[in-house]
Order: sequence, then structure tokens, then C-alpha cells
Amino acid sequence: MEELIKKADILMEALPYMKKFSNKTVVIKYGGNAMVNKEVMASVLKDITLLKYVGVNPVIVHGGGPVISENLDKLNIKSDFHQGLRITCQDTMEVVEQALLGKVNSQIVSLANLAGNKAVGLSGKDNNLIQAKKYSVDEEVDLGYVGEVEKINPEILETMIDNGYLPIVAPVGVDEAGASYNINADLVAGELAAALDAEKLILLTNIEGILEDPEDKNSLISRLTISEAEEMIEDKKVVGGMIPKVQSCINALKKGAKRTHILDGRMEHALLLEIFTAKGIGTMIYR
Ligand SMILES: Nc1ncnc2c1ncn2[C@@H]1O[C@H](COP(=O)(O)OP(=O)(O)O)[C@@H](O)[C@H]1O
Ligand SMILES: CC(=O)N[C@@H](CCC(=O)OP(=O)(O)O)C(=O)O
Repeated sequence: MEELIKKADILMEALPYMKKFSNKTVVIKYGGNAMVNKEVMASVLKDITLLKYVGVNPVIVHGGGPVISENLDKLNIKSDFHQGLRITCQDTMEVVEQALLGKVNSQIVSLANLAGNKAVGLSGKDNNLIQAKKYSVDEEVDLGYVGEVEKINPEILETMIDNGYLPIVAPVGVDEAGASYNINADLVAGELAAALDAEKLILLTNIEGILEDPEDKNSLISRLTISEAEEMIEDKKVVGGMIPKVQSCINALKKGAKRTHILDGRMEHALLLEIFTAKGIGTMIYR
């Protein structure tokens, strides 16, 4: 009996958070490096299903960098990165769309539906959800079809949320002429969180959060203000794939999202522990 009461107590601990997040939008970015295998992915999608059933409105944005790289390798197409962004020629862009939409998006949609959702997969092209333009670093670096978000047209997502669907978004944008752009999924998630006035932006990756020293697993930083996070990029303490994540969090916060988190998506129930416990896990960047 005592065991059972303990279980009920655990459920009760979640009540304040269920109240707080009921009917609020939470944008969850699921990174390719956190999609370790089908079992881990299924478990993440079950957690997201629980969120949906207690009244939260999750919106998933997925990455898929490793699948893109694998498919490019098979076709002997070389790809290089500049500050965490994949330099994307026309051939690469075709592979990016096939990998993200044909494989990763459909796999997530299937797992989400198996877990009991009304999941619908879409890219930034659907109803011009993600209007993109060419990403310009400076005059010397040309990243090809790497895009940045010019404008989010959130109506399609709002309609889906209002009707109980779970949107699963692939980070491909479209410009006025109909050309496709490869946009880093972290940056898309930040822009969507801003456009949807999200209560939280959660980035699921393959590391516990932001580390003071990336070599030292015990150096997790639990909380960072915007300016502290900016300093970490300037000081080159945050490098590579972590740069777009931190930039995405800062951007979302500046444009109105309430809180942003970077968590290890490979850890069992990471999402539930973050949302439904007082201490949370990972790194929170806040205003
Ligand atoms: N200060 C830091 N703290 C933690 N990770 C960092 C830091 N700086 C760079 N990284 C790197 O960023 C990686 C996460 O980015 P990435 O591999 O692109 O993930 P994803 O596929 O989830 O988008 C980590 O695995 C780590 O190697
Ligand atoms: C421009 C750019 O770099 N786009 C990314 C899009 C996928 C992505 O962001 O995937 P992860 O979140 O798994 O890294 C890429 O081509 O890999």
C-alpha cells in the first residue's frame, strides 16, 4: 500500500507544473545526435505524448544531421561545416530534403502516432511556414543553400494545435521564388518558439547541457543569463554544434519565449524531469 501511495505522491508533485503548462506551447527540438536508436526515439515520443495528454501543446522540430551525412557519404558528396552549419550546394540540398522529409520526419511521425498522437509531419514549405532567405556570414564565405528564417507564418501550426494535432516540423525553408533552403534545426526551433509565444523552448541533444569545460562531464552549468551565454560564445567556451543552440535560445528569449533549456535527449525521461520537477535538469538560459 505504501508503495502505491508513493506513486500517487509522485503524480501529485507534478500538479503545479501541469497547471502551469496546461494549454501552453512548448517547442521541442529533437537533434539528430540524440536519436540514438528506435527504442530511445520511441521513449522520447511517449514522453511527448504524456505532455500532450496533460494539456501541454508540444510542437516538435527535428534535426537529422547524422542521417544527412550518411546519405551524402553513400553518394560520395563531400560536405563541410562552417561554424556548425553544413555548406549546402544544390546536390546536397536534394539529399538534405530526402533525408529530413523522406526518412527522419516520417519515422518520428510513425513513432508519435504509435504512441497515441494525431501527429502530422510538415516542412517549412507547407503553407510557407518557414519563409527563408540565403544565410550570409560575410562576403568571403558562401554557404550555398543554407538559409536563415526571414519570417514564420504560424497559422498552419496554430490550426493544428487548436485541433489536437501534434506538428512535427522538418527544418527546410522556402524563399519567394520557391527555392528550398537548409536551415539549422536549432535556429528554426528558436524562431518557432518566438512566433508561437512559447512557454518553453527545449533543445534535446547528445550532451547533458552546456559544460564549462566540454571535456569535463562534471562541469554542467545549470543556469545562464542571456549575457553570460553570449560571453561563452565570445570566449569560445561554446563551440561547433553548440553555437546555433545557444544562439537559438538567446534569439527565442529576446523575441518573447519565456524559458529555454538544453538537455540530453538520450537520457530516459529527460523531458518529464525537466518539465515536472522543481530542480529540472540540463542548462536553462533565461532572461
Ligand atoms: N561548452 C559546451 N558544452 C557542451 N557541449 C559543447 C560545448 N561546446 C561545444 N559542444 C559540442 O556541441 C555538441 C552538440 O551539438 P550537435 O552535435 O550539433 O548536436 P545536435 O545533433 O543535437 O544538434 C556536443 O556534443 C559538444 O561536442
Ligand atoms: C544548415 C545546417 O547545418 N543544417 C542542418 C540541418 C539538420 C540539423 O540541424 O540537424 P541536427 O539538429 O541533427 O544537427 C544539416 O544540414 O545538418
